[in-house]
Amino acid sequence: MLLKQLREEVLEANLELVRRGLVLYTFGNASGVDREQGLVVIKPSGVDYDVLKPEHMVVTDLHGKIVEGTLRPSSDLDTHTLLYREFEQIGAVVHTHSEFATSFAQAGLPIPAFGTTHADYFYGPVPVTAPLSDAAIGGRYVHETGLAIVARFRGLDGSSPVDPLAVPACLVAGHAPFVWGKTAHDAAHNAVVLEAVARMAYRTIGLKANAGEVSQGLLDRHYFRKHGKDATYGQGNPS
Ligand SMILES: O=C(CO)[C@@H](O)[C@H](O)COP(=O)(O)O
Repeated sequence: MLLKQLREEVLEANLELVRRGLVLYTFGNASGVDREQGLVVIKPSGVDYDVLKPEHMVVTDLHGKIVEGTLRPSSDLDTHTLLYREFEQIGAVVHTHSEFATSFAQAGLPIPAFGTTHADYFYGPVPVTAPLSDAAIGGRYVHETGLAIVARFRGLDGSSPVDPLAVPACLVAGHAPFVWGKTAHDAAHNAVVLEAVARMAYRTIGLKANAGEVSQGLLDRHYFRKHGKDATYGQGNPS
């Protein structure tokens, strides 16, 4: 069986989404990539999480061609593989329909960086794609989720570009969040935090419609204390 450890990590990420209440029934998926072999491991489509085992994971190449597995892969496979091809430093992708992040996506609104909880993980607002039918890339109008995410991060849809390593999540307008990380564990962790900051942002806006975003100084302090080569959080470099 190919990629035994990655299968286990991807299964564990899928199960973590359920444990944390981010996935109802089979709504959602997680995958991981082995960059050396150019292979992706992804959840099969529509299989009850109670019965999922590592051997049920589907292995594909970076263009979605099945290399190993008897079950049909997640219906979001094309989005995962496009993100791996376009964002070369990421190692895993997670998709959920978690309630608060999806509410922002359905409203077509980004999640503002209202406070330090957000700044600990996302270096700026979590962007939302253009409505899918309007997402432009390379001068063409496209309807596909992955292209809309890439268009948003590259600024091809008319918005400011975003660094996918500094903001490891995107809300797909009218759909739901896609989140990524260096490993399957990191991607699931980021999805859990995304849902928490979306819930806080929703309540912040409820308390104060014109709430201001965190200052650039606080954003820098909190983001860089946890990320990058000079991170000091936890048992990292001495501060
Ligand atoms: O976004 C969607 C459907 O809107 C998907 O996330 C499905 O809800 C899960 O699909 P599979 O991964 O089981 O194919």
